[in-house]
Order: sequence, then structure tokens, then C-alpha cells
Amino acid sequence: MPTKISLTRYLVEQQRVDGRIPGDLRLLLEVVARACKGISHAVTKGALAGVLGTAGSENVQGEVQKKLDIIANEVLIEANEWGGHLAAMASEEMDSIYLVPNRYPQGEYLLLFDPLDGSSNIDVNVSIGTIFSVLKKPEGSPGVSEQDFLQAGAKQVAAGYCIYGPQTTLALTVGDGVAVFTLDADQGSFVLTQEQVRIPEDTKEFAINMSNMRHWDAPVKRYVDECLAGRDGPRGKDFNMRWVASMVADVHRILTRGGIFLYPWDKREPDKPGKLRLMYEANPMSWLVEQAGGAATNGRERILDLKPGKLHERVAVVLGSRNEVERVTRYHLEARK
Ligand SMILES: O=P(O)(O)OC[C@H]1O[C@](O)(COP(=O)(O)O)[C@@H](O)[C@@H]1O
Ligand SMILES: [Mg+2]
Ligand SMILES: [Mg+2]
Repeated sequence: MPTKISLTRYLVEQQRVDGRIPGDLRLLLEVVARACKGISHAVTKGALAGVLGTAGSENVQGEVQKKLDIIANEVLIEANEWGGHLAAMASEEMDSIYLVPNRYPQGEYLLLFDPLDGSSNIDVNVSIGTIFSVLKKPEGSPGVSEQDFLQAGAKQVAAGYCIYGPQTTLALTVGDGVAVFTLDADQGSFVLTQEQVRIPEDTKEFAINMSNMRHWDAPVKRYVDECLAGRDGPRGKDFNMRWVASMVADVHRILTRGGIFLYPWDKREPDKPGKLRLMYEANPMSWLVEQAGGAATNGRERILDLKPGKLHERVAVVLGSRNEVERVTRYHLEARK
């Protein structure tokens, strides 16, 4: 496919030429991309539009909501509810699922999103993003319930993120590799800038919040200790470290130049499997990473095989360059024996 084509043309070709996606899914993805453009606009305006700062409320997970968390959530809902492609939506910022109102045509897809990822970076002008995942409503189920959303990540029919950084960039998979589009603000359209993204199998760069080191489990400590030991340690090479604290930005770096990202279980809240959310953070990112040749596990099992028990379920995440993820997973399995 020639580069410099628009997202619309890329999707039309996925639909028409390759028969990979139905027309409804194509239109749904175009609406999601349009919503991301709107969010990008609000992010760029920042203090000029009065969108920075906290909203004075908490979400279902007890996290303080920022104004942009709520604005991004509303933009995504308003853009998507009337198009006729969706049956329901779910979001990090909403306690339960959002049914498409009866006055609008009902579609067969379910859309999940983290409207604004990296909330702690909003007010300090560091990259943030939107993460999304699309599932098909199970056939034969009347109406829509939360149960319909509880499908393994392997069932996703589309997944992606839009990062609001120095450029606004959208990464997308519909199961045919990962394509990356850059927003051309003059044209107002996303333009294909990279196709068939590949994550190198090996890396010398890891991403983890080191301030939690004392709370980690032994296999994670072992892995990071070996990286820190550098050339003189068992790995025989020096490692670099990065932690943006926006998963979108850390994953975007990994798609661009490789690396490994870890947000493991830790002893601070031992009853929670991890910090990140399975259905609208880990699943879409894991599918993107796998589609780019990388791997994603919770330390033991492939994330995309996990069957969610609830909408806002949390999960430990290890993803990125294949050989490093396999090493961390092996360390966990060895520790169990
Ligand atoms: O502040 P910590 O504990 O390092 O956590 C950072 C992680 O939290 C997150 O910000 C969670 O996302 P939200 O901003 O959507 O809640 C991830 O993007 C990031 O990887
Ligand atoms: Mg997030
Ligand atoms: Mg968020």
C-alpha cells in the first residue's frame, strides 16, 4: 500500500480490497478517530480552554478525576452513540456500561475505552492518550449486559490508541499488523506514516516504576536486578531505563524502538492483581504488541487469553520485546516450582 494515504482510505482498503473488516466496523473506527481529533484539540488548547486541573470527583476505582478525563469521556460517547454501529460502551470513567439510547439505531459492536490515559501527566504537558478496544456483541443475546463485555482479549476485532504528544499519532490493529497514522492538523486528517510495525525481539531498555521496588515479588526483582547489574552481570550488557507514567507513551516507544514495560502485582495492595485495567488498557495494548511481533503476559499467562470476571478488572502487565517478556515470564514460572 502506498504511504501518505488517509486513515479513511486505509480502512476502506481493509474492508474492500482485503475483506478484513465489515463496513460497520470501518465506520465505527472512523468515528473513534474523529473523537480523538476532538480530544487532541482540547489537549492542545490546555489552559487556554480551561481544561486542566481536577474535576472535584472520583471515578468508580476511587481515582481523582481530571477535567480532561471527563471531557474525553464525553467526547467519545457523544461521537459514537448515534452512528448505529454500537450496542454499548464501557469506560474507565463510568461505573457501568453505557447503552446506546433507544432513540438511536442499535449496532452490533461494543466499544471500550480509557478516554484519557496518563492522567497524572495532563497538567505537566507530558504525553497522554486514549486507548480503545472493540468487541462484537455475542450473537443471540437479547439486549446488552455487562456480561456481553466479559470476553477474552483474543476476541477483539479492533484495538488502538491515540497519543497526544509532540505529534498526535494513532496506532491501530484490525488483526493485520499495526499501522500508525499521524494527524496532519492542516488537513484535519490522520495520514498513514508506518505500516507493519515490528518490535525488535531483543532490547536494552526497560520501563517500570522503580519507586515500587521494595514492594515487588521476587521474579520481578530478579529481572530488574539483572538489568541493573549491566555488562558485569548475568545479562552481559548495559540497560537503559524509561518511565513516562503514561502507558500510551511507554507502549508507543516500545512499538517504535523496542523495550519492555512492566506494571507487576506488588505488595502495596496484595488483593489486586495489578494497577492497570484488563479490558481497556492491557487487552488493546497486548493485541497491538502481539501484532507487532512482541509478547504480553501477566507474568504467567498470555494476557489475551484471560477471561475477565468484571468490567474494571485489574491485571499485572509485562509486554514488549518478545525475548525479554519470555524471560520475565520464565522467572515467574521458575519461582512457582
Ligand atoms: O503513577 P504510576 O503508579 O507509575 O502509574 C503509571 C500508570 O498509570 C496509568 O497512568 C494509568 O492510567 P490512567 O491515567 O488512565 O488511570 C498508566 O498510564 C501508567 O502506566
Ligand atoms: Mg490508563
Ligand atoms: Mg484514564
